[in-house]
Amino acid sequence: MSENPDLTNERASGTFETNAMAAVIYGSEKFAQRRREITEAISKIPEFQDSHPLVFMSREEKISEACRKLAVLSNYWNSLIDTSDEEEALHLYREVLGLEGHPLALHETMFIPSLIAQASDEQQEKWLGRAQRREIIGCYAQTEMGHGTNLRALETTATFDISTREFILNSPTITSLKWWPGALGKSANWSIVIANLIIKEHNYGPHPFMVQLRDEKSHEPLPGITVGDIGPKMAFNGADNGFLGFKNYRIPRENMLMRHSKVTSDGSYIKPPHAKIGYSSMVKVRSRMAMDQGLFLASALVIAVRYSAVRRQGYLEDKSREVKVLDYQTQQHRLFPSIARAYAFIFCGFETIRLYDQLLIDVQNGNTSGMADLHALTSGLKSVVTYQTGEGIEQARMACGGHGYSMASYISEIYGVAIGGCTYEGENMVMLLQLARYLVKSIEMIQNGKSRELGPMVAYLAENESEIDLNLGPNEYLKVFEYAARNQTWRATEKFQKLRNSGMSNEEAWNQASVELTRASRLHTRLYIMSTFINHVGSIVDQKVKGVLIDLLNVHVTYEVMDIGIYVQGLLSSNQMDLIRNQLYVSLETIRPNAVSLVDSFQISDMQLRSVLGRRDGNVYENLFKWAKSSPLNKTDVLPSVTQYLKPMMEKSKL
Ligand SMILES: CCCCCCC/C=C/C(=O)SCCNC(=O)CCNC(=O)[C@H](O)C(C)(C)COP(=O)(O)OP(=O)(O)OC[C@H]1O[C@@H](n2cnc3c(N)ncnc32)[C@H](O)[C@@H]1OP(=O)(O)O
Ligand SMILES: Cc1cc2nc3c(=O)[nH]c(=O)nc-3n(C[C@H](O)[C@H](O)[C@H](O)COP(=O)(O)OP(=O)(O)OC[C@H]3O[C@@H](n4cnc5c(N)ncnc54)[C@H](O)[C@@H]3O)c2cc1C
Repeated sequence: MSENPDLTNERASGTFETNAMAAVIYGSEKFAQRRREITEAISKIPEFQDSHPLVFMSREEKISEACRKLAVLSNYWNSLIDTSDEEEALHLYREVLGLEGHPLALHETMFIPSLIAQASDEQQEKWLGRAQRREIIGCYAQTEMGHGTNLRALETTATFDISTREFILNSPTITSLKWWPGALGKSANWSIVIANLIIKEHNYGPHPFMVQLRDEKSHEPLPGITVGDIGPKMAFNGADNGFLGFKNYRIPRENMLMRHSKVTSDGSYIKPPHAKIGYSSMVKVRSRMAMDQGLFLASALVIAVRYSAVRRQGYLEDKSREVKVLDYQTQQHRLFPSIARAYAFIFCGFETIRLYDQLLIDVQNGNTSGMADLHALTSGLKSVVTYQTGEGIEQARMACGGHGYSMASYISEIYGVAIGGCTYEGENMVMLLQLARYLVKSIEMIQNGKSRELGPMVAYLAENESEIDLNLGPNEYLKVFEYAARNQTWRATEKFQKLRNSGMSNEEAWNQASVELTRASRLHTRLYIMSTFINHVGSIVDQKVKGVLIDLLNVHVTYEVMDIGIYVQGLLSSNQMDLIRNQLYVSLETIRPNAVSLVDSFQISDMQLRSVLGRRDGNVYENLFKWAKSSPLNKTDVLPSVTQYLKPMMEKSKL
């Protein structure tokens, strides 16, 4: 079937090459090209197609379907991708497995990275190759039923038995059961388990251990291990998140991951070079989250923007034909700032992935000085990005009207998976407060005359307010944001200090200032996102692409400043606010002809999108009907439940 002419016209009105834009989005022409090649190669392998739409499947069917595809995938790894390239591998996973989870999700994102960051060279020799060849399937078991946030209260113990040189793992209470780890329930046969290290009755706190859970031949749980699936979730039901308990389960001393902390055979403990080095697997995932969430948001926007260009409803001036809903200003205001955010998140994502890779090298060389900075940055970023992604996806759903609520849009599944990110890898409020600790410390440095020692990301906290030029451009908007973040960070810190100085305990003063502190963290993070966006656009060479991204940047900066209006009342007059508001409306109009091309540039295939509304060819209505007809409920005209219950009920009513 040919392309819907409404989409053809939209694509013709684009002022740039989508391949050139994809090269900017994905960091290089080479990677953008590789993505296309991988997608093309996959489309020619019929076994990678869903056997029927995932949305009509039960959980068991979804998990089985994911396993079937993983088995097929194992025949193609080396021919489809450069297996040493993490981004290629993740693209392959997204294309083939989609976003509902699968048994290798944690293997790639946490199990292997934990081995790389935490295992000694000898341990890597023993396990890393096996993991990378997928001879074993691993997961990351940290969270317990009773504690996820407060790691110091985890209850699982690993007690060193000097006589046998083994650790004995135990789950002493119900609340100490590991609860939530992805792929633990039914798939993984090994796990990195975080347990309190106990030597001679001294608790050294949480440490990582390599633990075999299931027999490698029979896949049965090993004696001393209780393991299973935690049941259905809001989304992500292709994954078997699990529970795990230990009863006097023994592992060799060599199974404690010992790149940094060590226990010698006589039971001596050797401290790591940094107290939080064991938390690196979480920092790794957090450093990927701006990218991953940017892609979730992008997926929802591809669907909503394409659909809005083929959906016609109501009239503007021309009464002879209904208008595309994308032409309504409200629809543009709903969608375009999110397009800008998706671009901004992906740009930030590449930056934080690079920072993590650098930190990993530094730490392996004994330099842990960058850990606090990256922890603070990624804590704030994961929180802001997941929240705004959730908001943006929900707006995209509403922008699709009634059909957005149907699973045919697939937006609800994207939403359900994406907002899991507000919780996993540290609940958002908690992580905002981690960043706040760093911001408060920065203010204290300024108060103590140490402004010069501030890192580049917080140097603005020591600057004085400047007047804002009425001729507002991106760099002036950045100053507006700096003003807001600086002001809020000072106010929140001063509130905390005042409470503490009044005699309150440190903890209570912190608690009573915490809402203000989280506000400071959000503003600081949004400032970082904006500044990364501005710098990125500044570095683009292709002038057509750059021109459009400047337009998109204008949408971003004006929308963001309007959104934080309450924090800049002391800086901007109401005239200036009106000016910015009007600039935003002009920017929406400017970006309108490029809207479809901007979302096309994410180059997310129909196979990955799984959305009837978001089809690249725009042939929505005929496929919506086809999709509904394929619903299992439509296999028969009269359901057994009608025969069994409704008919007798109606018959009875007739008497
Ligand atoms: C596409 C779908 C894929 C789905 C995949 C989903 C996978 C999900 C996996 C998971 O969720 S795994 C489990 C993740 N769990 C968490 O993230 C737990 C969150 N909690 C924590 O990270 C910590 O407990 C805490 C909140 C950071 C607090 O830790 P702790 O009590 O030990 O420390 P504090 O006293 O609060 O702080 C002390 C000090 O340490 C600094 N710090 C904390 N973490 C780090 C770190 N990672 N790196 C460097 N420094 C760190 C912290 O800033 C404090 O510094 P000072 O202020 O004292 O200088
Ligand atoms: C989809 C998904 C996948 C997951 N995968 C894994 C996995 O593979 N491995 C794994 O180990 N775990 C996993 N988890 C668990 C996840 O990491 C935890 O649920 C998460 O860290 C939050 O911890 P919690 O559940 O204890 O929340 P809680 O800490 O109980 O949060 C409840 C509320 O208390 C508030 N709160 C808690 N502490 C504070 C504080 N100090 N200050 C202010 N407010 C506070 C929170 O803000 C929140 O509002 C997964 C979770 C999900 C949803």
